[in-house]
Amino acid sequence: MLVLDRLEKRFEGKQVLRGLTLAVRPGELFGLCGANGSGKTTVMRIVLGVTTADAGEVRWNGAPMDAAARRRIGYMPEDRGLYLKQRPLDQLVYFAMLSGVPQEEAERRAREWLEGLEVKAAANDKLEDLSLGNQQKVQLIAAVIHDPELLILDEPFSGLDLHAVDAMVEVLRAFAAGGIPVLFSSHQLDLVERLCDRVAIIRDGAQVAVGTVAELRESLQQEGPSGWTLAEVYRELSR
Ligand SMILES: Nc1ncnc2c1ncn2[C@@H]1O[C@H](COP(=O)(O)OP(=O)(O)OP(=O)(O)O)[C@@H](O)[C@H]1O
Repeated sequence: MLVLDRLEKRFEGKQVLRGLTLAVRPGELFGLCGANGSGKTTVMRIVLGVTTADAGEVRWNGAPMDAAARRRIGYMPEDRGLYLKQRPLDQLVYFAMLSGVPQEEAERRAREWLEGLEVKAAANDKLEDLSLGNQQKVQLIAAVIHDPELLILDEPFSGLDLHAVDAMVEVLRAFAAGGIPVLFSSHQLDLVERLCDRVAIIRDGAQVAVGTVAELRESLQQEGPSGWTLAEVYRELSR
């Protein structure tokens, strides 16, 4: 289980996280929702160890998150991070090997993933020659090729068509079904509602609400919200 315990973060005098606390359980698809600048990426970067919290703690399976545990995380950053000028296969093999997968196995996995996700690319295509959807699939493969124990994805669905969204959803569901906690952020609340077991809504770096979509609806304690979509609940809760 991933636990974020009372995280605080300040950038240049500006308080970005204010005691943010949440837990992502094994096998759970957990959606992080919040307006631009509410702190979602900062939370992920703290879990990854890219930036440090001023206070609070990240725990993984009961112990403080350390470098060894971080190597077992699969991360898809918002700015993606693969090289546009290189061939997808080469990059995937490279990333897998960085995480300790032997070369032959890395090549086998990379080919299998590319085929499985139907990434259409000619042998010498660079990443930039692929459609946006196919590029994003390659980014996803880079995050999962080392068989992570925890998956963290920053806006994995942005810019994707329905077909690519479905492919992405299928992969995330398969990891969750295997007991992996999956934490992702998204502004696409219809997708979050369709996909997530639980959702956290954050505003100004603090948690406003957490639970299943049904629980969030109930928390409004108003007449008639039973048919509300997550988008409607979100609007109400983040006022
Ligand atoms: N390295 C940094 N230096 C200074 N300020 C930063 C830094 N990283 C983030 N911030 C600020 O922290 C706040 C939260 O940013 P963050 O990227 O975590 O939000 P977000 O919820 O992921 O937003 P978005 O939905 O736009 O991706 C913003 O005001 C941002 O400008």
